[in-house]
Amino acid sequence: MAAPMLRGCCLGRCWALACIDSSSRHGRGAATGFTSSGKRGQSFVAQQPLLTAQKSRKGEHKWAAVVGLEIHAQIASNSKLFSGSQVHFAAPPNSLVSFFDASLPGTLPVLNRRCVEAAVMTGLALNCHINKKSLFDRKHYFYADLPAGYQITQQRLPIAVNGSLAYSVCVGKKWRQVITKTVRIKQIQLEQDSGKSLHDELRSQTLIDLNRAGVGLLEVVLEPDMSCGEEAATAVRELQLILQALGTSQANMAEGQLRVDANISVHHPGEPLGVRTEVKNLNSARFLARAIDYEIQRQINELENGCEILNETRSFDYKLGCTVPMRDKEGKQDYRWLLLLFMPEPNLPPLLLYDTASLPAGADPQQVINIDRIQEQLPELPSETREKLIQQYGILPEHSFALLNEVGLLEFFQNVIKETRAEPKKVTSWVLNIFLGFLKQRNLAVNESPVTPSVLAELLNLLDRKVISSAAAKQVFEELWRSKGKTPSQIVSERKLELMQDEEALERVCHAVMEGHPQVVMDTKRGNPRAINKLIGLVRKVTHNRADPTVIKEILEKQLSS
Ligand SMILES: Nc1ncnc2c1ncn2[C@@H]1O[C@H](COP(=O)(O)OP(=O)(O)OP(=O)(O)O)[C@@H](O)[C@H]1O
Ligand SMILES: [Mg+2]
Ligand SMILES: [Mg+2]
Repeated sequence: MAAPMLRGCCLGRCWALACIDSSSRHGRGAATGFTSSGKRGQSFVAQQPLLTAQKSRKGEHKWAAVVGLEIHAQIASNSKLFSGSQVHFAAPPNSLVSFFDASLPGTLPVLNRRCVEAAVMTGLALNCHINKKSLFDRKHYFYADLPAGYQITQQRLPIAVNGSLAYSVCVGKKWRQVITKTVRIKQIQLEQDSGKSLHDELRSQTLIDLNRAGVGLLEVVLEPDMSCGEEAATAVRELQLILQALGTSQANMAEGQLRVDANISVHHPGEPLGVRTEVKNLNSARFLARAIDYEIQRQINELENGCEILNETRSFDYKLGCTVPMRDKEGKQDYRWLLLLFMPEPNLPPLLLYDTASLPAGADPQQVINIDRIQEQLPELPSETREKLIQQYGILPEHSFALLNEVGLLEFFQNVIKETRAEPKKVTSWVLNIFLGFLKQRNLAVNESPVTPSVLAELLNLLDRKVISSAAAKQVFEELWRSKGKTPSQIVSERKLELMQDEEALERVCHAVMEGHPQVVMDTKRGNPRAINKLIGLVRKVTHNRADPTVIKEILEKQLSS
């Protein structure tokens, strides 16, 4: 059997870290937030401890929720899966369409090597077994944005199977404890994306844009191992980070490069799994979590009211916060015509991959793909990066998550570390609390910040050398934000923020403060622990934050005991 011709293409550059939507981190359990017809709070979902589950009352059934995801990731490639058309987000409609993408008779698919390599790399990173032989199939359905009347996918023998995805959830007091969970990966298949239907409500017409038709997708099918929206959203975020670290997908959910179908069912523990519904096309982690939790509760209420769950596809109405049955082509999941639905793709021979041991002698490296070579090129994965950060800098696990969760933040942090003598923990606290706080307040990305890593490093050096107090450092940081181009040292000298080095002068200030506040001095002498802090605060105020609190304390204690 001959391997299909491979069309070479350069790798897309996409090394940015994911911008993670953390708003569902504190997502509530499936038992809350239900808004449809059923009565609220009558039944209970057997859930992971991280979720707020209501306690079951005597005589009531417990429900277990089951969630399985199908995740579609657009492959980062310059051209489409089977044609040479370019891939660009937001290009003018129908400007990136080849004859093959428009299904003109006589056109044939030519497999894009880059897409195959991306699938193998993703499979290896997700601990999958890579099938050395995989097959392409046609999946038939009729819809205006699918000109061929079928999608080329891998139904019978996909490129990668039996993997796993580990993801971590933060639990406990202040989310300090990190628990790692694993979801099994059933398969990863290569397939084509469809075109887009653009509905023009004004003129009551639907227009078709085929720019997306034929773009390479990786469908990652997860086993039904999860049990709530929070878990699903966290697993998807981890996958997003992995794809971005690999460079196999930009995985930007807002741009539709990562879309999730959530399959949901409920059952009584110990009994067979329930009938699933499928909520299609979720493109935000927050909506994914909300849709799943809503759907779990809807199903429980339906069943408790004596109704049946239909094996149907639904969509999430994010404005109303509920799922509704779909009315279009996806609405019917009635595969009575299963045999007609799929057939082998006659124009694509089996896809054959090799490892170093099985590589035919004298094979043209442009025409074969060596799995071992790809394995060697696997970059560091997010879980490894986090582990390294914890080991290298002694930072807390949740801080390692936070550093990876914002695009460009890890790089920023590492550049600051390179240029400062301040402790890594100090740098972490400044980057995560102060720097990130400023960015969020102003709705800016890391690369839009007027404060560069070198500038922050210089500021932290001033703090480390005790040239300024931490309160003054915060003032300088605010000023840096306003006056781009100024250095921390300039601001410090302009505003006279240097710490007082003249100990005698400081002694005089401490003495004056004590004289002016005899009651506080009395309280301190009687052993009131708060009173000394009050005195320190007063001295700091008088010195406009220019005195080192530790030195003030030493002087005060000396004067109090004399
Ligand atoms: N009882 C169940 N409850 C929840 N999820 C389930 C259940 N049974 C299967 N699943 C999940 O449903 C998904 C099935 O995906 P798969 O791609 O195999 O089939 P499909 O949804 O029928 O096909 P299509 O790709 O056309 O949507 C998997 O993610 C799986 O984990
Ligand atoms: Mg599927
Ligand atoms: Mg499905």
